[in-house]
Amino acid sequence: MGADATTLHIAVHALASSLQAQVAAVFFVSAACTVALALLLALLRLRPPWWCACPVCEAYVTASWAREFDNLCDWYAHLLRRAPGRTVHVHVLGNVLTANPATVDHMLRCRFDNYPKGAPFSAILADFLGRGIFNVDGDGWLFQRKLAAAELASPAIRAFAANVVASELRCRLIPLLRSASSYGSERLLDLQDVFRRFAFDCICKISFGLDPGCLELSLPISAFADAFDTASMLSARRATVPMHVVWKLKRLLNIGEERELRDAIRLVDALAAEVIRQRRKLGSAASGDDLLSRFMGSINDDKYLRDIVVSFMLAGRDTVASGLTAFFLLLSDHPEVAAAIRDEVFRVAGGRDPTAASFDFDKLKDMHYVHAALYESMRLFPPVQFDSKFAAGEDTLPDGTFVAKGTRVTYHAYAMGRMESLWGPDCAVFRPERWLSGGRFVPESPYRYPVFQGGVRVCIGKDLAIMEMKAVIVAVVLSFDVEAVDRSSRRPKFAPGLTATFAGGVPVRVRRRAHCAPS
Ligand code: HEM
Repeated sequence: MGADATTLHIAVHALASSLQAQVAAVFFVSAACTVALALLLALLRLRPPWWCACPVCEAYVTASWAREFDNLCDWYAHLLRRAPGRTVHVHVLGNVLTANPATVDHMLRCRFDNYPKGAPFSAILADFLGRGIFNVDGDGWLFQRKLAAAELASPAIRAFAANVVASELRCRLIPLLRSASSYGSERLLDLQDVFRRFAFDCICKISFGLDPGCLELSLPISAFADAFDTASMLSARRATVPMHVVWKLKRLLNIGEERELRDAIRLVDALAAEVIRQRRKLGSAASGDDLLSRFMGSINDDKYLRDIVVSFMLAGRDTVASGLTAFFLLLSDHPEVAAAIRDEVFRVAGGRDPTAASFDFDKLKDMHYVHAALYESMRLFPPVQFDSKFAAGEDTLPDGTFVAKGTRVTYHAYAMGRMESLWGPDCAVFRPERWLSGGRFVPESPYRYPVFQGGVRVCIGKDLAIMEMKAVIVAVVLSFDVEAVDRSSRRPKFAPGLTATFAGGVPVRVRRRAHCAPS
């Protein structure tokens, strides 16, 4: 090693050591301050302002709820069922949870202006989502909402999305299931993983016009999908850290998960920037019906374009995968529902083969039973289990609960789907017929069933999501029997994240049906 290189090596080493020393010092000082504060408060027999000894807060802080319940959402559902106004205040979290339709209507529609997403939520997702629709309030949100709602309602985008889903089904999902079934009963598939890959391919093509090919038979996972997963998982994990200053400090020092998050976001950014650059270079020759091409007509700022499209990918990927996974998990225990689906599909298809490439996606609209079965499964397993807003000013909820400025208010779709007071004594039973009247699907109020939210910020991808999920259900149920093999998946455990994910996946055995005919 030459003299210059040695000097450089020593300098780099010294710099690294000094950085490590600084990191250690910051942690030491913050730990010492916390201990000193706790001791001081104990000496003065004072409680910190966030402390609360009520039974709910105590059970939360000591995690004693976990002795009786598999998931936090199950415990919340239990508490909300028993609460007189169907509203519970978890003081230590500064969070008011509700399962009361009148309160949901109040926050999402009547007093929408008082319940924005708020700064605490935006801060958590800002690095990943930037100024995308999902993460902003006010004029920035309204501009994107108008633009996106118009695009998603346009016949061109709808037809494009239907083609994307049809081709992903025909060329990838069905061949993959066929291949899994041909190995006999030994070969298990993680259905959740398969649907995550399927939904990622679809939403990438719809949003960017880009095919990541996650569902190819060899099952490679693209670097982009991997980075996207890491970025959304680590962003969601920020919300689970009790003191936000912890992740903020880690981000400042670029260490641990925050460093991983930064690297993942860099990769997503690089790919998005490259796609946008290529598209700009090719000009009108490259414009298609994907969302990016459509938005490019109205927006010149490339970073803003990236934020908008990435928000769409986040909104439309895991939600669809989660909805489909839960659907087939329930169907595995309900062969009578699968049989009723087959009957309806053949009736609506009028004798034509519904699995054929030429199958008309418009026919999906006439499949009321399939629609009802999908809504019923999302009642029990909503892909977005809960959603929070932050009160801009003080307020009183319809059930009389006082809400101080800055309080987090959360509607709990998972708990609401399991309330006897809302769905009757058989609320725990998977029964698609509850959504039908005279054979037709009858929708519920979105404030009683806020699976797609409701009010001013209701999901704008709802129709697209339903088309995609119904198309998968029809194609898979006609050609295969899907059996969930793990008995414990009947009492699933959820992994923490922005959307409901089954911890450990959902292993299934797939059998090809002898012929695609009604049962
Ligand atoms: C089963 C599938 C889906 C479910 C259950 C679902 C549910 C939701 C929920 C609960 C929200 C409100 C989130 C919040 O404000 O924090 C939302 C918003 C949104 N969803 Fe969906 N979604 C689904 C699929 C999709 C798809 C496929 C797309 C896009 C193609 C999409 C695009 C959006 C967008 C852009 C928003 C933000 C709307 C706004 O803030 O004005 N969603 N969705």
